[in-house]
Amino acid sequence: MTQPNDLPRHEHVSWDSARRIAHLVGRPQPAVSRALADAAGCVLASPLVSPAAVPPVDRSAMDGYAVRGAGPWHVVGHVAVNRVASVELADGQACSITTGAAVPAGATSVVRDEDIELDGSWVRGPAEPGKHIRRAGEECQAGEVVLPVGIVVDGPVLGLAASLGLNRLTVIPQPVVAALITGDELVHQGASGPGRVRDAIGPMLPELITRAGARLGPIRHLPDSRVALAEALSSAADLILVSGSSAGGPADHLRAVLADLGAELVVDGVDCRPGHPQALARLADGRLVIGLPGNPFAALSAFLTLGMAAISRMRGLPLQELPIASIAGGVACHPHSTRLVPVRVTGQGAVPVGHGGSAMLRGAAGADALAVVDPGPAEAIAARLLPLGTRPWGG
Ligand SMILES: Nc1nc2c(c(=O)[nH]1)N[C@H]1C(S)=C(S)[C@@H](COP(=O)(O)OP(=O)(O)OC[C@H]3O[C@@H](n4cnc5c(N)ncnc54)[C@H](O)[C@@H]3O)O[C@H]1N2
Ligand code: MOO
Repeated sequence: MTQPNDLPRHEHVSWDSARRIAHLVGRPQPAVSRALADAAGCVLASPLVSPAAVPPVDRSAMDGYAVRGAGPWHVVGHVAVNRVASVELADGQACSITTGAAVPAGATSVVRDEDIELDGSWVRGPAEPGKHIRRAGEECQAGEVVLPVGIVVDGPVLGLAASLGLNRLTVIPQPVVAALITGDELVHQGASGPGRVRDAIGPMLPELITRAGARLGPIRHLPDSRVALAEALSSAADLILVSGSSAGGPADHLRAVLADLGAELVVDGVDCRPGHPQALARLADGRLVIGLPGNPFAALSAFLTLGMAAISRMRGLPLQELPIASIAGGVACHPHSTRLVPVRVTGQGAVPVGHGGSAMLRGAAGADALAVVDPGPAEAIAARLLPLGTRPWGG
């Protein structure tokens, strides 16, 4: 088998090393300029700098009256949010005004409608200098950095960018992640039976890939064929996940194909349960390949280990730090492997939910997180948590 050329090959590394190596090997995409509508999920590659003061003028924070001085005030006009006041207020004058409208020159405060007493064209009410006026530049000044590099562009970031007057952002684009699901035994409709196994990994991966912040490439189903796998690895994707070909059985061609292609096998097995046959390789053109074990929970564990770490780096993000929680009742350690154990996160700590065998997804599907149980001689009473799914913890 071809050995890696410029990278050391890591055989059966620890779970933590595997994540760190995958994060190191991922290459952030080159920064690009994107229209706001196409930038969600990307990561800021330049700080977000406001080109102008926001708000650009003093604005009313309430529907009411812009007034000058102490009341009563004579109402001399109206200013709506889509209009510019033509009057300048003199002492004792007011203008009715809507929320967000530019306050007329000379105004010293705004009095809310509900605090106003109306008397023909006169109004009176409690005026406090500066009250209910959003000052020009109170959110930011022209040229001010409002967000640093490395922020994920989400809804609020896009809204903020628009409110600063920006049309485009400089971002690291999302990597494209594709998947090849291998296995002659796999079927895609109906139940498993003798000689047939319902594909659980193909349906699982798209949501995991998009939640990891990558763009979903094609998910293809392949027979257990060395030629088909070699051909399919030419897919246009930054990272290709290959399931069901990671062990050393007669139908497991991934390592042989990677060797044929002159790929660098960077991680060759990880000391974790489940998911120990997972692998990470770099193709000659820099694209990454991750071998996900065929057992579905093992595939999920591998995606959350090597896959998440590589995708984070490709997006320009740091390796996620994992929170620590106590484990209700403790959980048995494996003597030399990290265990990944499905848990619900409750007020009493993380509670193992069972059904965490490598071929079953029942535990993970009902869990909030996987407890990362470090190897040891006895029981762990605390563990780091790898978040799973979108359910809020403690819900
Ligand atoms: N002699 C050894 N045999 C195995 C070892 C080992 O170390 N020595 N490791 C076992 C472990 S652990 C795992 S995990 C699997 C990994 O095998 P592969 O990645 O090569 O996958 P397969 O052998 O094709 O499949 C394993 C198992 O998973 C089922 N499978 C595969 N793909 C899917 C899918 N898309 N959806 C649902 N189920 C799937 C497949 O039918 C097999 O039952 O190797 C062990 N063996
Ligand atoms: O480690 Mo396998 O990956 O347990 O099922």
